[in-house]
Amino acid sequence: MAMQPMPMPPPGPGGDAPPAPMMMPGMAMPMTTGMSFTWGHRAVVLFPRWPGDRAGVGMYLLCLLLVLALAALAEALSAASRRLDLDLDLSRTPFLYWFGPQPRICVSDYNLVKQILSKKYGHFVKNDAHPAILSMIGKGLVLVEGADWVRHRRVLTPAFTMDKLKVMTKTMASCAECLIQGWLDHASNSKSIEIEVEFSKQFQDLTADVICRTAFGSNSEKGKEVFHAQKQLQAIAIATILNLQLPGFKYLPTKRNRCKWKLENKLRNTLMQIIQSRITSEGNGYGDDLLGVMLNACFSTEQGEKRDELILCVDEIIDECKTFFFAGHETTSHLLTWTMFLLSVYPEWQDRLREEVLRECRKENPNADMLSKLKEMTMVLLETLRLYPPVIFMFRKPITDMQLGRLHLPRGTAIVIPIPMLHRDKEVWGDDADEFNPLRFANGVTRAAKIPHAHLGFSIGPRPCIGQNFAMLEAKLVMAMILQKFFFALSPKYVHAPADLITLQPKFGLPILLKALDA
Ligand code: HEM
Repeated sequence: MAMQPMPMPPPGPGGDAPPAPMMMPGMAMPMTTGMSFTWGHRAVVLFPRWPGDRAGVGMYLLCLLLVLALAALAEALSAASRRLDLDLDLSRTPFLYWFGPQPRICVSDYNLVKQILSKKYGHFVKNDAHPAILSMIGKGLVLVEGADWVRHRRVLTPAFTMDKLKVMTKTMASCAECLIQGWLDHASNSKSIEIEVEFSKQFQDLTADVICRTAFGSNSEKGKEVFHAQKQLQAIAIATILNLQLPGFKYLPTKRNRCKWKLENKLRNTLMQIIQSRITSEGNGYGDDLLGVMLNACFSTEQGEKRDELILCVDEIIDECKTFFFAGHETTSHLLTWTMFLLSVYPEWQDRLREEVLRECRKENPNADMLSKLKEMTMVLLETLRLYPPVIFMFRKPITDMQLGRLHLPRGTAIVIPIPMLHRDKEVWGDDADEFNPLRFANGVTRAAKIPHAHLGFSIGPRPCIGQNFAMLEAKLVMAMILQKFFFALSPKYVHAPADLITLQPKFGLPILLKALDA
């Protein structure tokens, strides 16, 4: 038996080849050859000239037997490995992989993850950030450690009390109103009853505007400059994250390094201008938003007050600004994007939420009290965070040699916690772990899975996300305002390609068809 290429069709009359089909981008290449099976003993199997046509039928049969024996062996080995897999439950066993030049241990067992993240085993700290990520988000609260972390967290926490968040709701609503009005105008000028909007980008702009105005009281022009510089630094980080970091290479004036230095300067100068204008602005104190809270912590000590534990120097404030500009909008925008996606795919849930919103908020701009009554909305957002968590990985390393389960980890081993894998663990979340079922959160987030605190979207332990209430409030508000005004569905142009671009994003955006409710 031998596999032979199908003969090519003969050339057309006059020796012309048949016309090539027209190719469009994205079309598969047309097949010009095919495979067919034919019997015959003049064949080559495995090695050149074996069995060969002079060796006779005996060699040919031996060759066939060998092929059959190899196939049986391959089947037996693969069945054995499958059984081994089940017996040892290898799906949760930590494994080592290489991320570019760096070895990493991936840990997806909930028991081990809880040990890593909990205070009791406080021997795990954040892994060293890649220099490109560091220049984008700064060494702020996300990356500082030990006594510095305690000091930063104490200074920043008062900026996120529920009372402050309630006041911010109004600002968030006015940012969302501008965007929604734009879509309404577009819809009323359009001939069709539906308009198409690419939501991923629009949500990034919206959440950037919100963090600018609520946390930094900044005009959106300066804010845009910050985001623009951070976006470009993010692109550099994505392009270089797998590269070997040769010592001294970052000081070479390569094209990319020069571009990075320019962006770093731009980012720092713009943030300095925002800070400077707050310092020189009229009024009592520096305000009570995030920037005001940081500036009070910076300058009150200069006036001789004994608040050593609450000091931030100017460089630390700049780093925190980088952190909060980035963390404060990037993640929330993807939560909104994936929620729009899931509500488009599950219109029955879109209808349920619209009913809830119209019942609790009617057609008014929702306030914080109304938002606190949107139970089903909370369930949908939590389920979205479970299936499409914007923060995909958490990184840690042990500060000393450590035993983790059956694993001995040398000091400094890079550990990766893959949140999406854990969130789809069927033993913990049930057989429907891969499905969209917001009802699993009907009795609250801690009772949604077979073990408490299985939802890692905002992390757990002593270092959870400081902005989680801010993010949930913003997401609820924006979704409520959209549901009050529009029906929506996925555009046929949508391509499902969730991508790890530091955060989890739809690689080709989210085109959505919008139809005004009262059209
Ligand atoms: C849907 C939106 C968000 C998600 C999914 C999210 C997720 C997370 C996660 C998983 C962590 C833990 C990271 C780790 O330990 O390695 C974290 C930490 C953090 N997040 Fe968020 N976040 C969101 C929104 C926000 C917002 C709106 C802000 C700021 C306004 C923010 C600021 C921070 C900060 C500063 C930390 C570090 C906290 C610490 O270590 O003390 N995040 N976030």
